[in-house]
Amino acid sequence: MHIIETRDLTFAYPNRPPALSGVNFTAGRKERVAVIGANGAGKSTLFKHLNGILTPSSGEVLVHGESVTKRNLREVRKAVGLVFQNPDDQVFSPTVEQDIAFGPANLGLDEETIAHRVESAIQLMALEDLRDRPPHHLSGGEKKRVAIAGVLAMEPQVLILDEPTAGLDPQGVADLIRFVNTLPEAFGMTVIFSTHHLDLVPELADSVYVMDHSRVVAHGSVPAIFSRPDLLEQTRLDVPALQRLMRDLRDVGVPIGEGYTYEEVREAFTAAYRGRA
Ligand SMILES: Nc1ncnc2c1ncn2[C@@H]1O[C@H](COP(=O)(O)OP(=O)(O)OP(=O)(O)O)[C@@H](O)[C@H]1O
Repeated sequence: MHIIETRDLTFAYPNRPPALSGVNFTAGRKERVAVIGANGAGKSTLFKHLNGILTPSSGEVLVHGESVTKRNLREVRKAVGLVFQNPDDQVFSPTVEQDIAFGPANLGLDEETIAHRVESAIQLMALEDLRDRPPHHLSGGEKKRVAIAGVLAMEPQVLILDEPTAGLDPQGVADLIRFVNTLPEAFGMTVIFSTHHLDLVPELADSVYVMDHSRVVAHGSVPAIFSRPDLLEQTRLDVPALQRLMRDLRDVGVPIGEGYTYEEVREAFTAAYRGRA
């Protein structure tokens, strides 16, 4: 059984054409799933359905095989945590520490458990120095880390990150990649994220959904999706620079093998160089 699934999910905002049309989406336990697509493709709208913020016009969302309804919304929100694209929509308490405690307190946990979870989240997101600061006075990247910590403190089984690297500096991006990649093994978490930085996808995902104009137009492994530059270009997405370089070199006869993550590409280049020497 998939931990989260949508079946024929269709949704339109009032007086607007559909933002989601017949979307079938699944994610398994501990899976890392990327959702990519140009501006307005429907990624955020899909994410808001996965934890019941939006209700489908038709079709359904299932969590642990159970259809999401008003009745089980509380359980769904506990299982599926969503970090919004804009952290200003998510951070509002007087201090960072109180902000992170808000979610676990809402789950009705006891004081000791809340304090423990807040402490863990502060450490995981390296927020020790910011804990007493008002979140609305933090930089965009700092706010993003607070928003992620607040959702982590709820210990969801599924963590959804809408554009997690937007606004982060290069070190912040590298830290986030390392951190997110520990979540499936360390906490059994499923991670679903969207990004416009396609070079991050191989580093962070097992499978990829491509959305275009409210629809899922492709779904597959990183190699299956990234070996289709026509698909990426048609959907107004950029083929990552490393993939373009490998393709161009192959076109002129350089025998370079497959590779998607930075490490894989480095190995492919090294092997090609050794083969030549
Ligand atoms: N609150 C809203 N009211 C009306 N229309 C909306 C609302 N939010 C989004 N839309 C529309 O729904 C469609 C899908 O938007 P959505 O935010 O899901 O796209 P996205 O893929 O997340 O885009 P981006 O990459 O820009 O974040 C767009 O046409 C958008 O204009």
